[in-house]
Amino acid sequence: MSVRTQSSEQPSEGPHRAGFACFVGRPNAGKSTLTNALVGQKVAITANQPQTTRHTVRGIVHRPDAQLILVDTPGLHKPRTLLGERLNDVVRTTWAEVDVIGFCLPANEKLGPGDRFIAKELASIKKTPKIAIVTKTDLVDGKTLAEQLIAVDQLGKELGFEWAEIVPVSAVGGKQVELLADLIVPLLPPGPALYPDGELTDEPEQIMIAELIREAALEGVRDELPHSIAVVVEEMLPREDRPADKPLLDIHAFVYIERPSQKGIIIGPKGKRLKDVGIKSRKQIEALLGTPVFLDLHVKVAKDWQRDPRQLRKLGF
Ligand SMILES: Nc1nc2c(ncn2[C@@H]2O[C@H](COP(=O)(O)OP(=O)(O)OP(=O)(O)O)[C@@H](O)[C@H]2O)c(=O)[nH]1
Repeated sequence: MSVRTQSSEQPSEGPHRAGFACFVGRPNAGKSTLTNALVGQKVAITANQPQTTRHTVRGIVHRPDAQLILVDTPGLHKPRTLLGERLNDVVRTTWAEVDVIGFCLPANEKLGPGDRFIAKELASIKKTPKIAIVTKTDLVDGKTLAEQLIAVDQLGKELGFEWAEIVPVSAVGGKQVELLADLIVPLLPPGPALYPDGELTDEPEQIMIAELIREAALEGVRDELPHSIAVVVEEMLPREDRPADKPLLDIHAFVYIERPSQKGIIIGPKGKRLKDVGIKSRKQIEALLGTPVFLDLHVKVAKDWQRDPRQLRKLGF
């Protein structure tokens, strides 16, 4: 496999292209590993500057001929709660807005109900090209792989659509990863790079998290504090020294109120209310991100923030 580096200046044919792709698939399908392999570096959650996209950027593939922005969606799941339904709506919106969807299916596991559930949803997104990516090919022999490729092709046919491509890859073995990028790029619209070299952001995720906290903080006190609460996520960092199978994400957020007198309402007797707000929003954030979270909430007074343009900008309005 030829190795392309960020600085390699290869002459390119056709227009420069730039666009968005997302990888979907059930848990453990190999989405993160593939993203890391494509981007060529370990992608960590970073607190960064606001960006124009509403989606969570997982990684950016910079090439001389194209910029491929890999965005993330919360996992699609059988909705049991209103939040679950809302999250599924977020997923569908993302699917309809990206330029390419990559559906990851592990080569070493037979197609199951989880895959079918996602594929059915994919079938309803007519316009976006869908690439089937059969992952972890290093774990199976040729016969098993061939059977899986046929099964995947069949799955599309059953649901009434054709895959734009069916690509077997091994992210761990570094097989066909670059080919995958080569196949995605022509499906992106022509245009200049959308992000500076090396840029990563998780801002949209932070906005969603802030919104979940604000909703929980407003519950029951809307009459007393109708528009006085703003929430800012200051930092999101994976806790260091955690075993790989027990990650923990530290989230530090500020709940801003306008006047010191409102502090008591938010915090409640002996801090109980704020604690409940933390527990409630943490559960929702964990559902959103699919990872355990330690949520640290602080209440701060930003005097008359609604009338102060500087404060408003800081608070994301
Ligand atoms: N052998 C092999 N293992 C792989 C490959 N890609 C991923 N894996 C392994 O499969 C497991 C799941 O991979 P992830 O990339 O975390 O899968 P994911 O789809 O992002 O999982 P979720 O975050 O749960 O949705 C990990 O243990 C990976 O090391 C591959 O190409 N070959």
